Amino acid sequence: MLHYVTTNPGKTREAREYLGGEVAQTNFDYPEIQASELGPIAAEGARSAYREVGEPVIVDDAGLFVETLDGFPGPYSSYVEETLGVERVWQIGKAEEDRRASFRCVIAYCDGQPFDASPDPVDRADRHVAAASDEEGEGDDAGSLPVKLFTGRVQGTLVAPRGEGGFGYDPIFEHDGQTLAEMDTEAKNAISHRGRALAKFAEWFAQR
Ligand SMILES: O=P(O)(O)OP(=O)(O)OP(=O)(O)OC[C@H]1O[C@@H](n2cnc3c(O)ncnc32)[C@H](O)[C@@H]1O
Repeated sequence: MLHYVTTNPGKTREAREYLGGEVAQTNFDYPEIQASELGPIAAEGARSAYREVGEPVIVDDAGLFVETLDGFPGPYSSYVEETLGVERVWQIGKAEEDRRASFRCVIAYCDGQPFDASPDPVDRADRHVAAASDEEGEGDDAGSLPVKLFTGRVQGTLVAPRGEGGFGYDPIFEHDGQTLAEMDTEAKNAISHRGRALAKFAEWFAQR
């Protein structure tokens, strides 16, 4: 069984569209390392989750990156949502003329086994992220568990909160005239950071 290890039911709802009944939500709050990139956070999370669960796991680290604020809140999105809250992040963004932002997601898979090298260009891009995480000291030691990373990103604009769907920062992030909170799960997945990362993961996982 594949476990989506997360405390966030919104993430599993989105993952089910790609992985159906193949995925269980496993509610384990793995320790999140502090890093300036999502890749190493997701990779280390997947290793901790695999050690805990003992079966194949995916973990997903995501965040909102506001361009003119140098990517704030980025990897600190969860902390900032809990402390400032989404409405105040909008107030900060509102003061800026340039309100471009992106959502990014990195899915990390670990089943305790090493991965075959693959010539697929998507995989090459992901390996680059994995290598970057290793350079930062997240996985080069002899005993570290291999992790495979899948990335996704969507560009948009910060707007005043609208919509009841989705979760987290969805109400203040607009893509193509709609906030992600105004989209249903299928429509959000079709364009979202997580949808893109999940599509890459699901394709690779089905071929294993
Ligand atoms: O770590 P887990 O347990 O998976 O759950 P989490 O909600 O803390 O997950 P993240 O650390 O990946 O999330 C970082 C923050 O970004 C927000 N976030 C993540 N994905 C999002 C999405 O698709 N739309 C809106 N906000 C999102 C989320 O609400 C958090 O505040």
